[in-house]
Amino acid sequence: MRPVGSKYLIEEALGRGATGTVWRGRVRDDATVPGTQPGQQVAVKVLREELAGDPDVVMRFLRERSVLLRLSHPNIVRVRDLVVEGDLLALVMDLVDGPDLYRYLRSNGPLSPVAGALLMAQVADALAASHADGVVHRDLKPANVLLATTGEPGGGELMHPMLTDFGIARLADSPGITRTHEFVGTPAYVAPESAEGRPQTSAVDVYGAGIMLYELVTGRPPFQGDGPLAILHAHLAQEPERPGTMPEPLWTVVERCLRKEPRERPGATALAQALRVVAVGIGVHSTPAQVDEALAVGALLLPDPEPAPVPGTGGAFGGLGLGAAGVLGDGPHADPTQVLGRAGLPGATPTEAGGAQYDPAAATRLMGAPGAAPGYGSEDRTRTMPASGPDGGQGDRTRVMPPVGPDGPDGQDGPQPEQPHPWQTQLRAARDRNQQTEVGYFEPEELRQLQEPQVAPPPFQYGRDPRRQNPQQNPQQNPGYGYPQQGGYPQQGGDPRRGAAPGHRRPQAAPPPYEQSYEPAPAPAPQRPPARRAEPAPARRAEPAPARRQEAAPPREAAPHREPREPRPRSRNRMYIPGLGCLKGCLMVLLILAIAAAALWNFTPLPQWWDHAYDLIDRSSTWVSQHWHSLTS
Ligand SMILES: Nc1ncnc2c1ncn2[C@@H]1O[C@H](COP(=O)(O)OP(=O)(O)OP(=O)(O)O)[C@@H](O)[C@H]1O
Repeated sequence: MRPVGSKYLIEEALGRGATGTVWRGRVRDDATVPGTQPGQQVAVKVLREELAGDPDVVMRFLRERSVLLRLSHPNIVRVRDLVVEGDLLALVMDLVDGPDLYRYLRSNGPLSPVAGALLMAQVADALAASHADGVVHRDLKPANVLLATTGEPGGGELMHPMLTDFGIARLADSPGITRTHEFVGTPAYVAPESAEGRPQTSAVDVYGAGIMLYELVTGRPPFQGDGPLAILHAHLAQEPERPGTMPEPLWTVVERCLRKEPRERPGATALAQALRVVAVGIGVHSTPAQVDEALAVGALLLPDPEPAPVPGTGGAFGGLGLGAAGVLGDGPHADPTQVLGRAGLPGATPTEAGGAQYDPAAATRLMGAPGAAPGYGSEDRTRTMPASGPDGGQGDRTRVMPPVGPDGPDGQDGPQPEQPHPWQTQLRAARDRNQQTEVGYFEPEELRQLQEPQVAPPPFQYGRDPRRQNPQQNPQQNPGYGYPQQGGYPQQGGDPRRGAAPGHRRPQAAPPPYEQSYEPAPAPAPQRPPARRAEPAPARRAEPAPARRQEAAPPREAAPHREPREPRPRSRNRMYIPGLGCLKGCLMVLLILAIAAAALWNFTPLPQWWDHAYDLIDRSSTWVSQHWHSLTS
C-alpha cells in the first residue's frame, strides 16, 4: 500500500491509459473527505509524470477543481478529490465495480439496437448535464464508460453506464504537452473539427456518441483505416454507411450525430430524448403509434442552441490556412491563457493571435470529398478495413505517429528529426491497451491531404434529411452484417406491424424496449454475398410510404464508378484437384478398416473360429460330394 496525499492509500493498479494509471485505493481511517466514509474504497487516477510536471496542467488542474468536483449525475463517475503533492497529480473518484464498455463489448459482442439505444440515452443524459455546466468531455469512447453492476447477481443483473475521465483530455491539451500539429483524442472517435484543429464545442461529444452508438450495435466504429491518419481522413471525407442490421430510426439518430458540420448535430438533451423514443418504437412489443413516433425521430433531433465551447481550441493548425481561429476568448468559459499560449507557438498566424471570427463556411469548404484524396476511395476503404484483426478490426489504435520535420520522415535536407516527445514515450509504454487517447503528430503536408476541397454538402433543413440513405434504393450502401437483430424491428423499411419482409428472417424475441439490462446481440455472421444483397426488394416494400417516412428518405446520388475486383483465390493451396478431399476421406476409411482388421485378427480368437469354419465347410462339401456320387452311381 502506498500513500497518495495525506488522505488516501492505493492498493492495486486497475488499469493504465495514456493519461495515467488508475488504482484501487481507500480513504484513510483518520481522513475526512466530503461524500465518503473513512476506509471507503475509491479509484485514484494518478496522472502521468509528464502531465504532473507541466506547470500549465497543474494550474488548470487547480482551476478546474471546483468544476470537476461539482459534476454530479447518476451517469457520471463522481470525482471526490484532486490531489496535488509535489510531482504527483491525482483524481480521487468513486470506485465502479464493473468492466468498462470497451472490454464488455470485446467479451460479449455487440448489443441489440434496443439495448444500445437505451445505454447511449444514459450516456447522453450525462453529456447533457456536463454540457449544461460548461464541461465538454472531448474523449468519449467505450473505454471511458464504466458499467456499474446493480441488482442480484445471476438474476436481474443490470448494467448502469457511468461516464468517466471528464476534463482529462482538456488537462492533456496543454501547450506544454501538445504542440503544433497535434491533437488529443482517440482517432476512431475524433470529430472532424477536432481533427482539423477548428474551434470545438460540445458537438464533439455528440459526434463521439454517434460513433459509439454505431459501434455498440455493429461491433465496430464506422470509420476505420490502417493508422491514425487514415482514420482521421475517413472522419473528414467519408459518409457513414447504414449497416443492414440497424433499424431506420436508430440510423437517423446515428447519421445526425455524425454530421460533419457541428451545428447540424443534435444537442445532448435532444439526443437522449430521441434515443428513448427510438428504443420504445423498435421493440417487438411496440405499438403502431410508437413505431410511427420512432420513424419521425428526425424532428426531435434539434441542435443545441448554445453549445458549450471548448476554450483554447482552434489554433493548433492555424498556420496551414485551414480557417482555424482562437475565437473562444470571449465566451463564458473563456481561457485566455490558453489562447495566448497557442498564439505564441511557432507557426501561429495573426489569425490565431488576433482571435478572428471562426468562419463556418470555411469549415464546410475544407471537408474532403469522398474519394477526393487518391487512395482513399470507397473501394480502398473496403480493402483496407482490417475487419478480422486482433483488435476487432480497428487497426492499431495505440500507434503513435512519429514526429516529422517539414521534409517528411525521411527528409535529408530539412532540420534534424526532433527528439521523442515525452508523450511519445509514455504512449508507447501504454501500448498494452487498445483505444488509447492519442496525441497525433501531423506534418503540414499530411494535413493538407486531409483537407482536399470538396463539394459542399447541401444545406441542412429540419424535417428533411438530404443525406439519409434508403438501402432499398441503393443496396450497395447496405453492407448487411448478417446477424439477426434483437429489437424486433424489420430491416430496411419493412413495416414493423406487418412482420418481416419475405426473404428476411423473422425478428427474434427481444427484451421489452424499456428493459435496462444490456444483453449482447449474437455474434456477427459472415457477410452475405453481394448478389444476395442486391436482390430487388419485394413490390410490397416499394409501395409509397406515408408522407413522413418518404420525406426522410430522398434518393441518394449515384454511387461513383467502381472497378471490378479481382476474383479472390479460393484457398492458399494453388493446386486444386477436384475430388481430392473425397479420395483422402476414402483412403482414411480404408486405412482405419485395415488397422481394425489386423487388430481383430491378432488379438481375438478370430483365427481359430476361421479354422473351425473352414473345417466345417470342408467337411460339409466332402459329405455333399460323397452323397452326390452315391446317388448318381
Ligand atoms: N472509477 C473507476 N472505478 C473502477 N475502475 C476504473 C475507474 N476509472 C477507471 N477504471 C479502470 O481503469 C482502467 C484505466 O482507466 P483509464 O481511464 O486510465 O483508461 P483509458 O480510458 O483507456 O485511458 P485514456 O483515456 O487515458 O487512454 C480502465 O480499464 C477502467 O476500467
